[in-house]
Amino acid sequence: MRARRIGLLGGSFNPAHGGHRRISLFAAETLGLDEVWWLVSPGNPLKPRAGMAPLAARVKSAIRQARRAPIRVTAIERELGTRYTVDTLRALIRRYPDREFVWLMGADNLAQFHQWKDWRGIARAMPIAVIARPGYDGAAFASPAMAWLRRHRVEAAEFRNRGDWSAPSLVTLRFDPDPRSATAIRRADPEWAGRYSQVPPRDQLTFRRIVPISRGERVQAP
Ligand SMILES: Nc1ncnc2c1ncn2[C@@H]1O[C@H](COP(=O)(O)OP(=O)(O)OP(=O)(O)O)[C@@H](O)[C@H]1O
Ligand SMILES: O=C(O)c1ccc[n+]([C@@H]2O[C@H](COP(=O)([O-])O)[C@@H](O)[C@H]2O)c1
Repeated sequence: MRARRIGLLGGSFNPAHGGHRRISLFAAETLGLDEVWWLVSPGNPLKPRAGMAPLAARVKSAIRQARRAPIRVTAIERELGTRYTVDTLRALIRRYPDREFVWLMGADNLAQFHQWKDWRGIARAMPIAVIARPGYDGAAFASPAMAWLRRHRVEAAEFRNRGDWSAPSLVTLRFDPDPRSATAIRRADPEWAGRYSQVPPRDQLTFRRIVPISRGERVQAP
């Protein structure tokens, strides 16, 4: 039987928005994923702490955006004590040896991927799929990381049909661009995080059960 295939979308989710949901569903369909896990980051090492809402509010916004979709929301980096993606991915591979993972990110992140800790180590740990994002595709394709990654490019259809996923592999996913961003939401609604201090009980329950999700798959998606 084929291993379950999981897409990992790490992010600040400050807050989560419909763009996250759409790119996740698109990647799941195009790459034949069983699930997408959203890794809500305790703190992106390259982003300032100022303006970053508390982790609980960001997780709750993610749970809301992920509802009724094959998306699991987790704050597993808090549990693992990892801050850098390379460390998180190695820990996940150790913890879930029976899964196959692909790292998902928008083109804005590929443009600055060469600034991440041991980015080649990330690319060797698992395949990467990059989703087009309005305004960033030019910079992503001209980026230092792309200069190294392009020799490992694989068409999405070929990648999907491969029996085993090997790394490094890079899949670039084009679809009609989604202009939504957390920056735009924060600008329009600076108080968004305050509303999540009064979330309905069901969401609070789900939030408390996030650690079990990451520990042992005992919890259904919200
Ligand atoms: N509209 C989008 N199109 C493609 N990728 C996206 C889009 N929105 C977010 N992403 C990707 O989702 C991941 C998490 O994004 P993040 O939580 O930082 O949201 P964001 O909208 O980029 O936030 P901000 O505007 O605060 O930088 C990143 O890999 C990012 O590139
Ligand atoms: O490991 C790094 O050096 C690194 C540097 C920048 C960003 N990241 C990760 O990239 C993901 C996307 O972050 P963000 O803030 O753009 O949503 C998130 O999981 C971050 O932890 C990781």
